[in-house]
Parts: sequence; C-alpha cells; structure tokens
Amino acid sequence: MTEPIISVTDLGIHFRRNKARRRSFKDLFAGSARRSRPGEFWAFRNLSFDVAPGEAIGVVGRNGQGKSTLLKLVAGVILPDEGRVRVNAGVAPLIEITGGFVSDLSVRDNVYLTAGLHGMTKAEVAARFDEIIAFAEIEDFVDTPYKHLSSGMKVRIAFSVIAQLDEPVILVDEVLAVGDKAFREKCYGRIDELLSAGRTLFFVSHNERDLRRFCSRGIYLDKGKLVLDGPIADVLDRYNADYNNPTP
Ligand SMILES: Nc1ncnc2c1ncn2[C@@H]1O[C@H](COP(=O)(O)OP(=O)(O)OP(=O)(O)O)[C@@H](O)[C@H]1O
Repeated sequence: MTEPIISVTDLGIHFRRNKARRRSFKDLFAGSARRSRPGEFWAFRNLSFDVAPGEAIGVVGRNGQGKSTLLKLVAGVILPDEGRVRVNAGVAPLIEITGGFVSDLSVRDNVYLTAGLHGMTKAEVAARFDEIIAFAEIEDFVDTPYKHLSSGMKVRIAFSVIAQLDEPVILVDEVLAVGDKAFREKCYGRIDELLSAGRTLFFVSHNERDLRRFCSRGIYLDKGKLVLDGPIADVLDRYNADYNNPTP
C-alpha cells in the first residue's frame, strides 16, 4: 500500500464561545487530560483518516461543523488539542481570503513573500511572476497595497500564487465563491490540471456540483464527529438525507 500523504489520528480541537481562543502556559502543562471548561466546546473529536497521494477529498457539513478548522489543522496554522495530523509533504493553502497575505504590502511583494515561504527562489518567482499576474488579471494593480484590492481581486491573486506553487497538497476553502463566474471557471480548470498532475486536494464547499466534479472521496462532519468517510456520492446522499436537502 502507498504511504499516506496525510494521516489524521484521534484529532480533536476545542474553542471558547465567548473569547478568541488563546492557550495559556497552564493549558500547555495540563496536557491532554484537560477537560472543557464552561464556555468551551469541541469543534470535533476523534477524527481519524488517512489520505493517499493524489486523492481529492471534499469536506461536507453544515455551517460551523469544523470544515475550515480541519483545513487549518492540515495547513498547520492552528494546533490540535488532541491527537495529531501528520502531513508528509508541503501544503499550498487557499484558505480564508487574506490568509498569508500582508495587507500593507503591494501585490508584487506579497507574491514574492508567499511563494518564497513555500520554497521558491527569487529567480523562480521572477520567472513565473508575469504568468501569476496574468492569470489573476490584475496587471494594473501590481504595485497597489493588497488591502486596497476588492475581495474578488484578493482571491484572484491568492489563487494564482497558490496554484503556481509546487506543493503536493492543495487546500481550497470556500474562498473561490467570491470570484466572478468566469474567474471561478478558470480556477476550476486549473484545479483539474493540478489533479491530473497528481496533486492531493482538500476541498471545502457547499456546492454539490463542484464537490462531485473534483472529489472522489468525501468526509462528512456533523455535531463534532466524522459521520461518514466514503465515496463522495455516498457522503452527499447521506448529508442530503440527514438534512432534507433536495437532490439536484
Ligand atoms: N478561532 C476560533 N475561536 C473560537 N471559535 C472558533 C474559532 N474558529 C472556529 N471556531 C468555531 O468552531 C466551529 C467550527 O467552525 P468552522 O469555521 O470550522 O466551521 P465550518 O464547517 O467551516 O463552517 P461554514 O460552513 O460556516 O464555513 C464554529 O462553531 C466556530 O464558531
């Protein structure tokens, strides 16, 4: 059997309802025996699954069931309270619109910064720079501070950079929904290419058509648990049955 590219074991994370999640020194020493305090809740617990290289996984569930949180854990931008996520490859995350981009820096500087953080040399970025900007269609805004771009433009440049990285694992959260239809189609074409090239994809979406288009496998999160991990068609059937969503 192929070695998994991602291995998730007994993963759990909890948050506070009333306040931004912050860990204290005391928490660090309290270890995994620590129990939830009032106002705390588990976003999910006991999640375990392996992902083989080249798999395309759709994460399904109602609002607030932990889909984005799972992607953030895979990206390593947040840490679990229980269990672990082992990722045996670099990850290119397209999660949250502004994720990774620095508001005050220009588009150009952000492209160099993000690509650099993912291991591209200056020369490699320079060689791909025009292509990145052309794909995003934001040639006139290269020297504009990122914060002054429209939300759709922010997504364009973020997708364009992420899609040019050579990282084997790609995470795509709902951000693409912000882009206009023509751009979204262009992104989807690029995702198809990346999948054909053997990349591994985690895709969070509420759009059933998109989930069926890209994903072979689904992970359904509900009420703090992994309810079903199986072929995407089965996972969507179960989700629709649970919540009376009409089948398209
Ligand atoms: N940093 C945080 N601090 C406190 N609570 C958080 C934090 N991040 C996520 N949560 C909570 O964790 C739960 C899961 O959130 P998450 O964004 O992962 O859900 P989701 O399934 O992606 O939802 P949606 O479909 O609405 O995007 C929610 O109740 C959310 O309020």
